[in-house]
Amino acid sequence: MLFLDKVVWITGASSGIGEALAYQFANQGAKLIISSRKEAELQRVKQQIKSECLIIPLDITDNIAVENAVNTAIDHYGKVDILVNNSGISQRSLAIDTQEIVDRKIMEVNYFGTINITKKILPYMIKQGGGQIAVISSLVGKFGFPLRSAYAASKHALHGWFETLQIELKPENNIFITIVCPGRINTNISANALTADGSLYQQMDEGQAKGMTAEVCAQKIIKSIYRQQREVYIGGADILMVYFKRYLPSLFYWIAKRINPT
Ligand SMILES: NC(=O)c1ccc[n+]([C@@H]2O[C@H](COP(=O)([O-])OP(=O)(O)OC[C@H]3O[C@@H](n4cnc5c(N)ncnc54)[C@H](O)[C@@H]3O)[C@@H](O)[C@H]2O)c1
Repeated sequence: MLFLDKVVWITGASSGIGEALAYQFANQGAKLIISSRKEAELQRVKQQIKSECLIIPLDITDNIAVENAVNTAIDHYGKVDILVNNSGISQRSLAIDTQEIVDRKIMEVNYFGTINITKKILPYMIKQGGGQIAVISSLVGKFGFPLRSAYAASKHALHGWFETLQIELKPENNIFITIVCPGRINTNISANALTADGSLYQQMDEGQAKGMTAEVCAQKIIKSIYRQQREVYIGGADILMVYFKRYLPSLFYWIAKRINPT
């Protein structure tokens, strides 16, 4: 019971990693808030959770909806101990082909939506004397990757923002941030990804299908939050690319140009 009676709010909890996180936090004694745009899917998730679980349907890009959601969460539980910023959309299109509206949409969901909800919950965490914030970035938040230009940019942006926030927060705020960078995880992220014109890609990538299960990924995320790790990489050999980029950039570019991005 690592999170007994902790109030944990997971965005993007209607599928994939967010759904797996909801079950595992509940098993560890947490009281949940689960959000995403898909209320029926959130109901399905809630039915499988035995502990207290509040559904707050939310489009993370809707500023007023985010404000109302934070008020609803605080009215219901009086606090939020842990916010897990998991909502996100991916991309499958070349940078040169991608319409500007698609670049902006991906930034809206992955970056602006995430920082917006975080900024709205922070004053409550400061007032209550502490809290934790996890943000699900990606290994592609550490290096560029083909067909993911806007996605990689949005995840890189999260690192800049959350690292700065962690530095700005005072020790007495007692707020700890964990940035999680998964590699390929077997979820519907590729099917839900946007193509150059904004339509859905609607395909399960081969690489995605061979990825780690959402359940194992969620276990590792939960451990990293419990241990208050600042930045964590989750995956297989793909993690090596982080270190190649840092220490052997020529090798990184050589591999990245030859890698199958789907
Ligand atoms: N699957 C992977 O290989 C992988 C790798 C690295 C990082 N990630 C990240 O993990 C997170 C979860 O992705 P997943 O793999 O579970 O995919 P997924 O498509 O199953 O889940 C994405 C979730 O975000 C929600 N969402 C999308 N747009 C939203 C919006 N505007 N408002 C609110 N919710 C919204 C969806 O409803 C869904 O619940 C994402 O941030 C993704 O970038 C995934």
